[in-house]
Formats: sequence, structure tokens, C-alpha cells
Amino acid sequence: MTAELSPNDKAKFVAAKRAADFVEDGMKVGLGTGSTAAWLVRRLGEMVRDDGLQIKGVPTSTRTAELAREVGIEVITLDEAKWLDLTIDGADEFDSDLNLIKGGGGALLQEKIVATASDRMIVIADIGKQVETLGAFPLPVEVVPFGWQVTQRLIEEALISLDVLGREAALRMDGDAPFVTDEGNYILDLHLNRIGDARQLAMVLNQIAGVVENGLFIDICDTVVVGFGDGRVELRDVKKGKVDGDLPEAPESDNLFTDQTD
Ligand SMILES: O=C[C@H](O)[C@H](O)[C@H](O)COP(=O)(O)O
Repeated sequence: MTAELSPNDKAKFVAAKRAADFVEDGMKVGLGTGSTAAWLVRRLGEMVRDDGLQIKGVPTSTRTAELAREVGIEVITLDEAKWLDLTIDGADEFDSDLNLIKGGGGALLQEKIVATASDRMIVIADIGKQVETLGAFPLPVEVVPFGWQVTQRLIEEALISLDVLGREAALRMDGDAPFVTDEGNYILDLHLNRIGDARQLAMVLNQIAGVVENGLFIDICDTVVVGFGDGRVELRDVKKGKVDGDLPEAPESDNLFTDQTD
């Protein structure tokens, strides 16, 4: 089916397509979650089907696992893989140090486990995800359901002691019930506006007993492939800074914009 993509979807698509160029035969690849990562999974599926690419994928959520199987990618568990060559995932925000906020789709725990078990993490994002300072996007924190309101209060007290702007830790809902992650936990979204010291906040949050993990990815991402609504792509590398034209151009014959959106 041919569909005209919105500029935002086009940006996500071109970023995903370029990032797929990093995937090589024989690799074990972490597959992210979300609308941008879904483009990547579909692209890798095409490469498996049309080009004979041989990879094993470790999904970061049940929905990514379903999509990966649907498009013909061999899916294995992280324990079977043991270690990954590369993880490619989306993000909700990235800053100039390539630190991230993730978890808008509730998959942050598996995403962080998979990304930190990889030689390299590449993030794919539309330019709208780039920020000067992290925090405009509510920071997801995964907490165990047992005693979650006590955990919520302890988080809010920690935010006050850190003098972090905005202190509301809101339980994420799915209709009338709490949103439940793939690991059976809840998500508290921290409305902070601006995170001055993301490293410190990440450490403080993870010291609270009911907190399983937080959505700050500090020093984990190596490269961001940024997509623009006009089809341009830029590469940001943690070691090299901004790098342009580092990747091969998409072949003329590629029908870039005929896929369906997520
Ligand atoms: O839990 C979800 C993930 O962290 C996503 O990678 C993140 O929310 C970005 O999603 P999207 O590509 O849909 O904006």
C-alpha cells in the first residue's frame, strides 16, 4: 500500500533506513521499541527478505518481538545472544552529549538492559527529539506495583532535595487502570521541565527501593542518526561530534516513502 508520509514520519523513516546500513551479516542486533524503531525493524525485514541479510534480533518489547517475527527476522533472547554487536533504538529526547530520555512507550527497562549489553548503541530520531537540556519530556521511572505510592512519595521528596524543577510524579494510566510494563511494573512520569544534572538524578532515583529503572540513558548511546522532514539525515557521534555524509546515499531505486506508518 502506498501512503504519503507526514514530514515527521518521513524523518523517522529516513533515520531508520540509514541506521540499517550499520547492520552487517552475522550480527546480533538489539531491536528497539516505538514508532521510529518499528521503521528500522521493517527495513531490516526487507534486507533479510530481499538481500539475504543474516542476523539475529533481540527485541526490547513484546510488540517489537511480534513485528520482528512478522517481517521475517530471527528472534532470540538476550540470554541466548549473551552479547550484542549493535542496538538500534528510538528516543524521546537526546542532548548534545547524546544522553537520552527513553521510555515514552514504557519499554525503558528492557531497552536499557539490551543497550548496555551491546558493543554499540545507535539512536534513530527525528530532529524534534533534539534538546539543549533534557527534561521537557516527562521522565519515565519504572516502579514495582507493591507500595508504589510510597515509592512515588520518596521520589518526590528526592526531587525536592535535589531542587529539581517540577515535582509531579504521575502514575501512567492505560484507560482506567495503571499502565503495566512487559515486566509487570508501573511507570511514574516525572514532570520536571529541565534536568540540570541528569547523571546525579539517575543515580538518586535508582537508590530508591521501589524503583526498578529510570529512563535516563547516560553515556550509553554512541551515535544518533537524525532524520529531517525533507528526507535529509545527519549523524551525531559521541566521539566525532557532528558528522555529515558519513553513510552511503540511498540507492535511486529505493522507493523510500511507500511503506505504511506504524
Ligand atoms: O519506551 C519506548 C521507547 O523508549 C521509545 O524508543 C521512545 O519512546 C521513542 O518512541 P518513538 O520513536 O515512537 O518516538
